[in-house]
Amino acid sequence: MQTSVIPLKPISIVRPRPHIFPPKCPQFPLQIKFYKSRMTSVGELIVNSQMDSSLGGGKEIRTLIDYVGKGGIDVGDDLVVLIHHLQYACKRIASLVASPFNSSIGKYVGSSGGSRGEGSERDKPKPLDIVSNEIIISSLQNSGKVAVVASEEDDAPIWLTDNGPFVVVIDPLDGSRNIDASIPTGTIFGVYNRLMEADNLPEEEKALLNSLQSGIRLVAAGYVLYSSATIFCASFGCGAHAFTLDHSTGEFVLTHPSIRIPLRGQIYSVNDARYFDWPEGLRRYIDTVRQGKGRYPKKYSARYICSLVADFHWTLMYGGVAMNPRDHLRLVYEANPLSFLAEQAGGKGSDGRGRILSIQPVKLHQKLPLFLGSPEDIEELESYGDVQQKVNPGYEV
Ligand SMILES: O=P(O)(O)OC[C@H]1O[C@](O)(COP(=O)(O)O)[C@@H](O)[C@@H]1O
Repeated sequence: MQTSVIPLKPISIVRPRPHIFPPKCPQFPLQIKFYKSRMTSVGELIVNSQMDSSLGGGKEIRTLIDYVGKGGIDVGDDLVVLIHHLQYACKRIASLVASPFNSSIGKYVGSSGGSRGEGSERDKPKPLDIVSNEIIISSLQNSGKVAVVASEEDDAPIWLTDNGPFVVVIDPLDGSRNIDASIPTGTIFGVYNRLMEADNLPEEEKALLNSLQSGIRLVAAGYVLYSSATIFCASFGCGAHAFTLDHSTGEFVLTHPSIRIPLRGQIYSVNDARYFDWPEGLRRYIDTVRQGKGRYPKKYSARYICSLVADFHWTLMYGGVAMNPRDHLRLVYEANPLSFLAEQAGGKGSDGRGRILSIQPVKLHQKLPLFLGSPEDIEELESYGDVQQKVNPGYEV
């Protein structure tokens, strides 16, 4: 992969901005109407929407679009349009990854296409990565709301339209090398405001500058998990909420309002075949918690799917730590969006030393160690000091 590095001038345009957006956050549960279901007989699922009597009157939030719209947190028409197009693209990807014909896509795309050409065979994009990237970029372009999109699959950010108010960073299909085994995969995204102060710079320069905003400036971020259910989990600065695709209506319906990650979990998620490449601190941490000798006196269990969105989703639901201690995952379109979401759910995103969202990116495809999870687990892990894996030989599988 070529790296896109444009020397960044010391500029005043990257002003700190409050990361809570929009400023008014309704408390959940407030006026949520979410689906409750009952199975009446094998194969027959009746879905009723029932108003929780404690919620009082008011508008009903049932779907992702209800939530972001005027009856929900009202993120503004421009962002609603963007999200509408993004969710459409993700539904298309969901049906692609589940399609019996997805293995034939390689014939049309070419098995070595795409532009992250550097690195080992395992790092090369798969046909579905390329198709997913095209689906997302064309949807974002059609929205008319995106000035620039920076994707894992492209060497440099793509300038779409001058007056698009937003910048999108995206990993279109993470975990795609698991596809042939039908293991869960996911899309990760982050949305920033366009830096209007950079409008007069040359296109290539302003595209990169807009894409290299630090995570504290995110206005929205999330992931879409393609698994037994397709789940759109997102935050617009008002907590983290998950919406599950209802195939009967084609809508993402609110199923997990106001997700709170447990303060502490009992699970770690890591590729521990790398144990002998780990630094001393990380080995001690893992050895300690799996023997039940850490601050939480219970023996931890391990879970590792090797698909970032799935490993993170699991951790968000049950607590603990999901980690990749080597320089492998990308700051801009993987670590930042997931850290934003972790924080919005009461968790933490760390590089092993400090907060991910405070890091100023300097390269589009910048890699770093990533630790996401319950606040008490991340604090305990960081206390071991030496947890970043510096030995990174590259691995074949
Ligand atoms: O080989 P490792 O270090 O376990 O890395 C696994 C991670 O790599 C990923 O497959 C992402 O890699 P790519 O961004 O190169 O596709 C994640 O989904 C997963 O968490």
